Amino acid sequence: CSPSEEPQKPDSEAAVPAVSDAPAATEDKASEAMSDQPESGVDYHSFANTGDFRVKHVDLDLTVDFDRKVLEGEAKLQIKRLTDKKKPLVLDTRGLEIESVEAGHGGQMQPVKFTMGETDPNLGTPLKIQLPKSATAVSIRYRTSPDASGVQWLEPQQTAGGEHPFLFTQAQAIHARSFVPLQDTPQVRITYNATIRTPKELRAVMSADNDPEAEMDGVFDFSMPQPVPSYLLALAVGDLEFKPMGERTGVYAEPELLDAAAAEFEDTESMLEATEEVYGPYRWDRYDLLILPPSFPFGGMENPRLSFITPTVIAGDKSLVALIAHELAHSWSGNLVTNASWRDLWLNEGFTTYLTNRIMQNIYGDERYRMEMALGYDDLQADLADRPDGDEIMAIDLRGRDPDEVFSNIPYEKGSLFLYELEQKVGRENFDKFLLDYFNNFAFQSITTEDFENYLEKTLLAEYPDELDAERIRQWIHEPGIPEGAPVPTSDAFTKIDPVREQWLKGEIAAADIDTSDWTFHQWKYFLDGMPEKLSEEQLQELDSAFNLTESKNNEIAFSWLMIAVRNDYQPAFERLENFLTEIGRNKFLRPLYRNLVESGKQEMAAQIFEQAKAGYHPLTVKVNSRIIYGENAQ
Ligand SMILES: CC/C=C\C/C=C\C[C@@H](O)/C=C/C=C/C=C\[C@@H](O)CCCC(=O)O
Ligand SMILES: [Zn+2]
Repeated sequence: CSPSEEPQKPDSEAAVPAVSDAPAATEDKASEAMSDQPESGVDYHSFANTGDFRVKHVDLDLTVDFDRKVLEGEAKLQIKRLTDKKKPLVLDTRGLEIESVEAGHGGQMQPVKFTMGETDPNLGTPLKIQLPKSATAVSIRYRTSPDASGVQWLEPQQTAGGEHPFLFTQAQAIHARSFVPLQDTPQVRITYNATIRTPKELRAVMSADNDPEAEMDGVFDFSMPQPVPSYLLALAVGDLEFKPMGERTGVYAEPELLDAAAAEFEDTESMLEATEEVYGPYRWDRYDLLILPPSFPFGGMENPRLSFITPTVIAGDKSLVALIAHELAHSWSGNLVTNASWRDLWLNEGFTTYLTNRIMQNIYGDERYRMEMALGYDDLQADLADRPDGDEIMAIDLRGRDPDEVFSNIPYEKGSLFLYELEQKVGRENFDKFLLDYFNNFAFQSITTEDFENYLEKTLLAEYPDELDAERIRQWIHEPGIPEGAPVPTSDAFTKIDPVREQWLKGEIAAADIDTSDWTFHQWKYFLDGMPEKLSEEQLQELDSAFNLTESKNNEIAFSWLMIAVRNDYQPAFERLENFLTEIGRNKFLRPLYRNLVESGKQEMAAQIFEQAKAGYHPLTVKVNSRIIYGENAQ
């Protein structure tokens, strides 16, 4: 039913979790004929019957076997039965080999029957466990598959040190089920403890209470006392050392990267303090960073207490540290107040992108703030030009789709622009007060788009009836595109770049004569991204020899330049292109580059580089890029 026909939804201000007790998505739901609209509060990307059972706590005991590329051991789930119905407990799995299942209470565990349901290509395989009525715990012995979708096993040569293997997980959106059998839906929050057994020379870290002083004896114990959704379960194992950056902040990295990372991200503690001042206390104790090898498929992942970070943002000049502000901001928007299903992702990412900009302004000033916002706006425009109407809707219909394939800037930048418009209309101070109350009101809950809309109606809309318009807000959230008259972020630092680019394009000034001495990274990016589709070979050579773009050490600049090089067939940059695509696995770069190669008639070259590089890519990177290169039927 449509959002306005939601009689069963809980009052947003009630102290109960703001999600329905309906199943996250039963097998029937996942395959049922589609009605017009997805049902609010239903997670179509989980088999778990969360209306019958809730997992409350998980104890993991896992051995990390680098030779076989498997995690092997036991997951013990503490469960709460919600109904008297004689139903099996249904958990999400993907590629797991289940050895045995026991159930019971108070330590008295007995073997129980279990079956694996039919495998869905997007969702994995439901694990159905027959539970005695008295059972309060279920213990599953299992092992992961070497090609688990949420785990990447790296060879030593893929690391900075080149001597030790490395492992990391990436659970968002629906990959936790590929390394732990559980209710893999953001509607369910769990606390967890874990014992992780590793080769003795390696350190394990998790989205939990990491101890830099832990003995290096191959056994690491963790506890995560704050309840988190399954997509925030995270583990990494490698040759890792720790360096503090502030009282509550520090960085874990391979020794080769540790000092550079700590210097690049030294403002993290100030960011943390600045965010607390406006949006309320940081509720996760410590905030540390983990620097991953370059195959990590995202810029960062907001794993609580320990954000996972790509090394591609260590630029040497703090030009790319907005990523840290972003992951930190998730400690409020996303990790504290969580989207109830992947349809509601904009609640996580739109709020986080808005907060990121505010943190950047606070730490680095107005000009940086405006430039970051204007670049974000350009990303949004590019995605709006590129997507079908349905995918421009913030509360997107994802039924029957793989979330990884739909991922875009829309929930990030459109969500953020929407909040920026609200801020402009009600005033910054009032909007900050609204956000502070919102975070407190929904802390440690998972909410739907409709919960947010109801809350807005009772708060900001009621307080500012003359400034805000309910129909316009509905349009922002449920319609494609951007409502007419929406703010357009601009920056004076960019406005002065336009005439320079224009003069150069007209041949009125040589590239070597452009005074770039005070240009920031953002201005360089704006200069390059604003180039026309087609440039001549002479123009490309002139730019390259004046600014040495093919050799740029800044990965964002290199990316912008390589996009120009690909679409203009500028061959002197192709060796760098090949190296870039082979060494880096960040999809923000890889997807547009591979798409650009295919669209510029270089499918063969794309396939050749991809085939050579893919052994080093993350499973998610392989999946989304092989579709780009080989089309929908790619294996
Ligand atoms: C509209 C799409 C709806 C649902 C998709 C949900 C998750 C997509 C899945 O692929 C996981 C995404 C994880 C993202 C993690 C961090 C991002 O903020 C990184 C952004 C890109 C980058 O900077 O590299
Ligand atoms: Zn994010």
